[in-house]
Amino acid sequence: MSERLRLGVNIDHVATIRNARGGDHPDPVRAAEIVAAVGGDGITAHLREDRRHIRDEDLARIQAATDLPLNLEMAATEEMLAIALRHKPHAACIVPEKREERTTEGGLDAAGLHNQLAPIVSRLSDEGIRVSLFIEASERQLDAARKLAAPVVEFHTGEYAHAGLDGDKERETRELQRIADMSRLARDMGIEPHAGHGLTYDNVKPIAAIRELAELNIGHYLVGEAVFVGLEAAVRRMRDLMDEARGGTPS
Ligand SMILES: CC(=O)[C@@H](O)[C@H](O)COP(=O)(O)O
Ligand SMILES: NCC(=O)COP(=O)(O)O
Repeated sequence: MSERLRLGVNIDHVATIRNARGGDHPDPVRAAEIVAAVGGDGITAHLREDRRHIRDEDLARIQAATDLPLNLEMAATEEMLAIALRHKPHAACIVPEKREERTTEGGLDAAGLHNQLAPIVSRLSDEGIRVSLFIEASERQLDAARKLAAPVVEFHTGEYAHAGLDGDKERETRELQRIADMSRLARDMGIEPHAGHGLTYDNVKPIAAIRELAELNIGHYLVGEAVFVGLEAAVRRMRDLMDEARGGTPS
């Protein structure tokens, strides 16, 4: 696997800060422009059903402001499907959503929700939108993604990240191994594996070293770091760490 590991930057939490005061500042569109200028490979934006960060009108503004591919994270609902079909992002990543959760706490149950997901995946695919499923790294979920003919899966790295924060080395190693094994299996199935959630400067390298992974989507930590060093520097540092993990491939 020799392809360059792409970095998609999730700009949701720029909008979280904006929305805290109800105005226009800081604008996630400006963040998208900075990501483009600094060599990011894509913009990820999650239009949550409760609109806690990204708003409907942000999507068109982001698409107009940069040529970077937009990865729209969305719940599997008719409302979100209609929005995706209207905006036609490069990719749509279907995520599980619970109204009261603090963040996306786990992967999508693609196996259990097959009948609900199948028409959504096919309508998005018919419009040329690359469908991704945000799943746990398990054989059952990968098999479900294959049955749904999803070309991409994104493995939820939250458990791996939490294990590291808890100082539980054994669990962290086990989670990492699971993501590595399932990335290989995904490639064997002809599915492109991505990963993301809870990734930081401290935990990104072992994930980035998994050569089957094609893309990482990282948001909350980068926006947090941007408060201290600026978004440009934060994205550059994450890019450098990813390149180092791949043996110093130039960015
Ligand atoms: C699906 C995912 O992991 C991200 O979109 C994340 O959900 C964004 O942040 P919040 O979970 O805080 O909305
Ligand atoms: N799909 C995961 C994602 O987009 C970013 O998650 P986080 O880095 O904000 O935790």
